[in-house]
Amino acid sequence: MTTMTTTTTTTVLEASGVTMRFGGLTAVRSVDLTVNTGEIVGLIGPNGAGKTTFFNCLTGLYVPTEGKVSYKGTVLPAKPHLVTDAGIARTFQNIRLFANMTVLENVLVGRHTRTKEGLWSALLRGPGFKRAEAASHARAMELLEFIGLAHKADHLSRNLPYGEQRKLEIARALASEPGLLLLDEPTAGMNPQETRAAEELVFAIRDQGIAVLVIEHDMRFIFNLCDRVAVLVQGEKLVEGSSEVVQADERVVAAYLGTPFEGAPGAAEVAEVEAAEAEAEAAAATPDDTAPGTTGTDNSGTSTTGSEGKSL
Ligand SMILES: Nc1ncnc2c1ncn2[C@@H]1O[C@H](COP(=O)(O)OP(=O)(O)OP(=O)(O)O)[C@@H](O)[C@H]1O
Repeated sequence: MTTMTTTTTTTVLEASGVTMRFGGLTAVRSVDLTVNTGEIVGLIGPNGAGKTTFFNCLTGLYVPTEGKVSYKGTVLPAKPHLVTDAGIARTFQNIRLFANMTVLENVLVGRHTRTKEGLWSALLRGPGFKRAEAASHARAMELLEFIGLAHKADHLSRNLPYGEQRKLEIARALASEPGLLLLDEPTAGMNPQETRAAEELVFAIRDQGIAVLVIEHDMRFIFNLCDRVAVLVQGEKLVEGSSEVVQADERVVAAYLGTPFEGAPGAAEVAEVEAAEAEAEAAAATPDDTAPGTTGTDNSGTSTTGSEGKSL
């Protein structure tokens, strides 16, 4: 008998038309992005392109000026704890561990969204609470095994080497049992061996059925890892496609090198400003003979007319 397995792809994350303005600055402009089950998607772009701002819009830290974010078909409220409850977990660019807590305690903190025991149960330490506590402990240890830090469960997190602190952050995020994990520069500050191990870890996370969206500046890491890569430039999505497609796109290289190219995001605005500046310079350099009667002062302090440029 032959068995047939079918894999259904579902959309885990759908961001549509996400725009974020800070006063006059548009940090993210009308960005659409989807992440499907079983996918690792990369988000790259030069410094200041809007990647972290976009992440913050996805996780409820920022309320997007426009656009919406859905997780498994449900529009998310812009509240971080509700986003975590829904099933999205994240790590931050700057490590945010509880330095004076143990490795295990840090992971246990990440489990609080999945612990249903209430305050009284916790205070009275009844059987329900004890059962929940034991289950949380077991799950946290399982996650520490998964990332290879079980043997350091009782170490203070501040005493871990940098690469292990980054891994611990990932374990803490996984403790909320997410369906989507957002990683913001997971290899920042890692040596090449640690980066390689981080790559393996992200593949293993994906193999556990968790979709991953990752921001990273290390291009080798991104292109090895991702099924799809989206490129943000000046807040706009410039290209999206496989690693091969993105690497072959000359506009991506140009954006990283800061070389202007036709149709570049923000290019119209830059061209407008440059044209206005050129016009102003030309106007300043040319004596204005169209405005008779206007007066000015030359370098010698002599009053002049605009039309003739002669002394009165
Ligand atoms: N809270 C804020 N208030 C005002 N401007 C902000 C705020 N957060 C980000 N910005 C601006 O938005 C733009 C995008 O910043 P963002 O940090 O999202 O870029 P990035 O692509 O993550 O950069 P990097 O790769 O350097 O981390 C920048 O011009 C930044 O100065």
